[in-house]
Amino acid sequence: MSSSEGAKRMERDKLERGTIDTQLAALGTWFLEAEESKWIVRKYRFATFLQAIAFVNEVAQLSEALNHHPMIAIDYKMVTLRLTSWSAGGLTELDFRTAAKFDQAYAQLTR
Ligand SMILES: C[C@H](O)[C@H](O)[C@H]1CNC2=NC(N)=NC(=O)C2=N1
Repeated sequence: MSSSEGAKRMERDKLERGTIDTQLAALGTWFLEAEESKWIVRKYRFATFLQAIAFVNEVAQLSEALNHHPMIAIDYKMVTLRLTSWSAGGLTELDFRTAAKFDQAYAQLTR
């Protein structure tokens, strides 16, 4: 197995609660949805509805590129994203890498 295949497998391994808490602290923007440690969630606020929709389109592109897809709720000018790895039955490194990408996209669209 190549080292990149090895890294991919690890990235999709289910994380322990301690690692999840460390990753959440590193992001500083996402929260555990419930105590089961299965979903992380973030609400993004925008100045306009169309800005929110532009963000959702960017999230769609990033998700396809990463082959990792969030649950998306659009509530007028607020977008809620939820991430988990259903294949692993919990949260993985990939969820946190994806969350960081979404945060970057938000920072770019709102700066
Ligand atoms: C076959 C394909 O790789 C899987 O269905 C992918 C697609 N996108 C995904 N997205 C998320 N969030 N979790 C997954 O487990 C997942 N699995």
